[in-house]
Amino acid sequence: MSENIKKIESIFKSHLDTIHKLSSVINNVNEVADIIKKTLHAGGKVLIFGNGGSASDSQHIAAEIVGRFVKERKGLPAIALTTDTSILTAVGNDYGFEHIFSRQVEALCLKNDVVIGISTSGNSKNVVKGLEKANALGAITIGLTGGDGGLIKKISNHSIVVDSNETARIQEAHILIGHTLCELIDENN
Ligand SMILES: O=C(CO)[C@@H](O)[C@H](O)[C@H](O)[C@H](O)COP(=O)(O)O
Ligand SMILES: [Zn+2]
Repeated sequence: MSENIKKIESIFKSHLDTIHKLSSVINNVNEVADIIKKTLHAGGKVLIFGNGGSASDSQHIAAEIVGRFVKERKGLPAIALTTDTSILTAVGNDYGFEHIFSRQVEALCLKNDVVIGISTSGNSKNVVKGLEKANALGAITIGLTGGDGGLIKKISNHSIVVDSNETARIQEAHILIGHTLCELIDENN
């Protein structure tokens, strides 16, 4: 067997192992889905953010809430705080990169909103600060993390921690969790 084939098998196996371990977070996913559904029913919105692949995940999940996942339903309010390059560069340039999400939370978050921070390490400063600002404003905070959950697990009202230390595997589990949340949100709207 070539080295590449072995490598591919090992990556696939590590992905499947990570996905299997998600059985330990089923209750957390259910709880978070309920919180998001209640928030949307009550007229609140979802704010969501992260860096790199987690920025993409934020946009992907927001798109599915505003558009639709599978079921035909009305559009629901969700904003990824990772998309406006004018805001990201102005706030990053004037205040510092660690403030790019917290400033937008300050500007957009109401106390009946849900704020989701995605970070595989659980420790990215800009995500931590965004969630801290949301806590200060009285919103419900949710951390979607990996490893030991990091600081984000400690400061969030609710968290879902993927049991892996590999960034890519954690991200793959995050988007499965994101899709699961979207399917549950679809059902009740
Ligand atoms: O997509 C990947 C790796 O798969 C990268 O872009 C990754 O998201 C970036 O390195 C992030 O800055 C990592 O941040 P975090 O997940 O620790 O918060
Ligand atoms: Zn990636």
